[in-house]
Amino acid sequence: MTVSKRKQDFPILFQQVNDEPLVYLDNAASTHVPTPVINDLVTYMQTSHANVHRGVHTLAERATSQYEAARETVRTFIDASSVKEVLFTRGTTTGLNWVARSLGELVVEAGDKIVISRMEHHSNIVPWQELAKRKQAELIYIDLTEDGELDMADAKEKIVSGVKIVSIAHASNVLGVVNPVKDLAKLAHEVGAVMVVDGAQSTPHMTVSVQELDCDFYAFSGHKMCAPTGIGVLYGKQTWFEKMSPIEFGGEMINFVYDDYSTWAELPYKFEAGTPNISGAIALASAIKYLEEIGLDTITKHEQELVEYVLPKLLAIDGFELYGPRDASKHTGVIAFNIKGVHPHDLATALDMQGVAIRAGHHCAQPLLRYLDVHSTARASFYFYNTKEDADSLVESIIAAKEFFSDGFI
Ligand SMILES: Cc1ncc(COP(=O)(O)O)c(CNc2co[nH]c2=O)c1O
Repeated sequence: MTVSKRKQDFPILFQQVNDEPLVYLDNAASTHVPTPVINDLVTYMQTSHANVHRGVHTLAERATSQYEAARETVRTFIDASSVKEVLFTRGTTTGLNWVARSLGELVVEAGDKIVISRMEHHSNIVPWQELAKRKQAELIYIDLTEDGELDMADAKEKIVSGVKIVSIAHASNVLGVVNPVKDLAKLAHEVGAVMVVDGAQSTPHMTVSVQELDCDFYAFSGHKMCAPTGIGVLYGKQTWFEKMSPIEFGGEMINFVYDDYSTWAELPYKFEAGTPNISGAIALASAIKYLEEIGLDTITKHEQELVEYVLPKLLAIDGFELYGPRDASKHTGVIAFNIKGVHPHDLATALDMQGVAIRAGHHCAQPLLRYLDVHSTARASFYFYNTKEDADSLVESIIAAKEFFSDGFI
């Protein structure tokens, strides 16, 4: 089945919005869940649901084996060496917070440095701000080039002795750009620092091998890759997870509880306190299988072709301002832009009136927008189920909105 034929698996996309066919271009915020994944979730809930790990009855055994099979599916998807390195979380934000709290306590001392970049999402900024405050450490930002790419020369100058953690997005949810995290991991390890990767915008769009990247931690979210909200993954090298203390405490994560102290369960359960999101994990595994059936490289190619197709048409619009690279080969299908004289919220509202769903605002990247000297932007973000017709609708609706606002609209 061709990539865009996959759209048939998403009934939600075949609806009218404001009497116009929906054109959904907000995939960097959340993607949609295909029918096969919904069916797998329903089947689990209707045939196998029970609490995991401790029950001895048949349903508990069945739920446990499906939950742990989901973990194995995640392991192979990101090419981790062991399921002990795969934690289920609520999403990227939770994973990055766990690393900042637990690894931060372990490796960061007063006067140390933590390095992030100017293009990070708030979830890969604020946990590090809080760690730096707690530990009297310094938070340092790698600058960007004129094209909105990470400035690797600046990275080499800033990732030096005294840096303990480097945490960078594999791809930006605003600029779309893919960062050379393998090279950054090498720089980090050369100075004895730990490499953390925010994989929220990359994992849905490209093949990821955490072993090839040689990163120490990698976090991502299911809702950005055809799974429901509330489920995500934190990958960590086993050597680090063995050293790190749990962040949440209670059931599931203990071995023995005495009056005054407790002992912890083995990995990965040491970090999974309480009843996990069992159905979410099973749905995430189903989404991974769905994406693997299409092929992540096919998805990357399809999105880059869409960007190559639509960017020249957008850049030809008078007053169109692009933030991020023009080179589609460095893209994960995210286009942040403004139309001179039209507030992005007005633009997004006008596009919604034409059935086109885009995002407007700061995209949880206020430091990036300040760095770009812009208050807010519009953002169109593609996924494999978008088509060239969707891209044409984007262009046509922007032109119509521009005319509407420039014809003396009060
Ligand atoms: C690069 C990046 N990092 C972290 C997150 C946080 O993921 P969460 O924990 O699942 O929320 C997001 C979500 N990005 C967006 C969520 O809504 N609009 C967005 O651009 C993201 O794109």
